[in-house]
Amino acid sequence: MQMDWKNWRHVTKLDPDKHLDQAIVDEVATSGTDAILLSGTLNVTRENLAELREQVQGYGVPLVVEPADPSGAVFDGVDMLFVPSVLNTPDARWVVGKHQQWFLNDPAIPWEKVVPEAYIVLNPASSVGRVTRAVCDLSPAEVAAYAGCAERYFHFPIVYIEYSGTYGDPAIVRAVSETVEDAVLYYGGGINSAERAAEMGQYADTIVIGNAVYEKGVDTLKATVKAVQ
Ligand SMILES: CC(C)=CCC/C(C)=C/CC/C(C)=C/CC/C(C)=C/COP(=O)(O)OP(=O)(O)O
Ligand SMILES: O=P(O)(O)OC[C@@H](O)CO
Ligand SMILES: [Mg+2]
Repeated sequence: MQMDWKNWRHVTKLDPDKHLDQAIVDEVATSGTDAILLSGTLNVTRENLAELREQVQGYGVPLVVEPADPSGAVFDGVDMLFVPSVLNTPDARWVVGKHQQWFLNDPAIPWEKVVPEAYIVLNPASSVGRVTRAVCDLSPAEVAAYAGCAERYFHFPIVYIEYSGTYGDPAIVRAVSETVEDAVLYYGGGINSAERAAEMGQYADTIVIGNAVYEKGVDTLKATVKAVQ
């Protein structure tokens, strides 16, 4: 079942490897965010993913799992799966290798629930940057070329500019927004204020807030929702 995910402006990314009290989860789920992404690079297990899913269920907010590995491709209790392919990595495992293994080993993937994401990872210090050894020192034009290729050649429905853990260069996100037409442009990384949400929300169709929920709290999250809704 694919809901109207293409119209989401604000998505909150919760890490199964980090705990939130139910009272906080309740405020996140009722913050006005358009969807909750259950996602992390390190230490995501079936148990902590199930625990987080239990916490966020029942609010009527769309739930999406974003796996870092085929073992994390768990559909039960969620609406959709957003699956990354990292384009700016020298290691083909993160582009298509893991995906081929997933297809090989899982005979019943509900493809109608799967949305592929063309990830361009631009923070070498993030877990995803380290794990994928992404090539991050790229000019706006070089990043935009990955994005244009993702849309025009590979036909990815989402292009995701990923600065996870640090605030990115608006000039790069603007260059990508001027290149991408039909794919939905996601931006995530270091958004911890209404100002930053508004700035990247000028260029990205959808902004993703993760660390700020844990580091600055739900009032900040709500300010980022108001800035783009
Ligand atoms: C084929 C299937 C089903 C899965 C593989 C999917 C791939 C190739 C994932 C590679 C990119 C990746 C590891 C994504 C995980 C989600 C993500 C980008 C998490 C970002 O959070 P962190 O990088 O952990 O942030 P911190 O550095 O703050 O922990
Ligand atoms: O945690 P932050 O820096 O908000 O980044 C959000 C998301 O892009 C991480 O995958
Ligand atoms: Mg992490």
